[in-house]
Amino acid sequence: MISVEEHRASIIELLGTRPAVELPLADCAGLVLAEDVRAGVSLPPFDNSAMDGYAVRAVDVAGASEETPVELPVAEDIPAGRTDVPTLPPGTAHRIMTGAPVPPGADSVVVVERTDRGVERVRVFGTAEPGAHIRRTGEDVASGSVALARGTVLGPAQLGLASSVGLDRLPVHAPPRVLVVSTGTELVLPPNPLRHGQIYESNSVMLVAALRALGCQVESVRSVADDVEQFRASVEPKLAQVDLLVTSGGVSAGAYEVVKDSLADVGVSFAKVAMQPGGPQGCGRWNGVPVVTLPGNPVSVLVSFEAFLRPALLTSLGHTDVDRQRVRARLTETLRSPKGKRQFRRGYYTHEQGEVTGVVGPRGGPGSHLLAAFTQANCLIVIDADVTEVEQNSEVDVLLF
Ligand SMILES: Nc1nc2c(c(=O)[nH]1)N[C@H]1C(S)=C(S)[C@@H](COP(=O)(O)OP(=O)(O)OC[C@H]3O[C@@H](n4cnc5c(N)ncnc54)[C@H](O)[C@@H]3O)O[C@H]1N2
Ligand code: MOO
Repeated sequence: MISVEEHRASIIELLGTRPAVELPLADCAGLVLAEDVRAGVSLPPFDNSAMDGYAVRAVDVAGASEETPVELPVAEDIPAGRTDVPTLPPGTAHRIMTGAPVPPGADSVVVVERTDRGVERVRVFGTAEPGAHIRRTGEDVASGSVALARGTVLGPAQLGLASSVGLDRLPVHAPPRVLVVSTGTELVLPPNPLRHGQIYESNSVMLVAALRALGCQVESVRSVADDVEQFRASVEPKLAQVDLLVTSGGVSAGAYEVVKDSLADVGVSFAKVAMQPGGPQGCGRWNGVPVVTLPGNPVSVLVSFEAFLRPALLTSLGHTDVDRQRVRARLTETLRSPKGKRQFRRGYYTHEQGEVTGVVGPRGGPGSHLLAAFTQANCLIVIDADVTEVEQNSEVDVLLF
């Protein structure tokens, strides 16, 4: 029996770090920057107006007020997007819009609300501080500086900044192509009718969703019979096109363990991990491609994903924060756990405002077939291997989804 930490370390090592690849910005959301990127332009790229109004010299409106307005001829109109450079002659104003370039000679902008909005001539009802309402070149980002550092997780703000400094692609850790294979002669795909002894397939649906949420490109083979020849024939030809194979089922102790029987002699090792659910696990390489074999019970699949695949995939994608948030919470009822195994129970966590710790109650029993209870959970309750009972009202560790 190996520990959860040992198996997790093996999967992290197996998946390694994904190589860098340049992707269009639209495909980078949620991914991690693989290299520093520098700004090709300053932000703002030119001195521009922060307000709609009139570009002036502060000295030309000195002493202006409601009672003693200053009247200036309007020499030019500068909407946003004007690209020529009309200088402001002394004693004049240029009408200017937000985002338009401040003309050489002007040192401030008077907002339109402090004027009579004149087109030929304008009356100004207040003074202007030099620099007022001017956004300076480079005050956000200096040209040539590192705009986004390696390791940055690319969300909307980061992608917006990349485009603002003139980039249309970014170097990111390439999302892996993953093949998900569900094994089991009993599996039927909805909406086909079920016969007695058959069940509807669900593991691949869960794995595809969980993998896609991390940015992986996923394909699935949803139902392979418990037959070594069929398994090899339907999976091996696809290996050349993927970076990772994830299987479910066929790894425990029975007579028809198709994944174990197919892969044990090609470089995949199988072990029992000291956890419940998710005990029977395997990992290794098949034709050089990393393989992670998960047990077949649906709850075991999701708990194994949380314990092993999620942290390993996030690490491979360049994330440093790969763990779910862990908090302490008070248990609503006594829970029992098998000796020598870390138990992960599905739970519902709440935290009242003003309370020091939150409260957590189990959803469903420990059985790894109880998928409906999982749909009501927002966390996993963790009971360590050396603990066999946690009493009502005592504190436990909780991993928040
Ligand atoms: N004698 C022993 N029996 C079992 C052991 C053991 O240590 N000794 N371990 C048990 C544990 S723990 C688990 S978990 C399961 C894991 O078995 P397998 O990985 O071989 O999985 P299967 O037998 O193929 O399936 C288990 C269970 O899950 C259902 N299943 C499988 N695939 C799917 C799918 N794609 N969608 C929905 N449901 C699926 C399958 O019908 C079985 O009911 O072994 C225990 N036995
Ligand atoms: O992996 Mo099994 O869930 O422990 O029933």
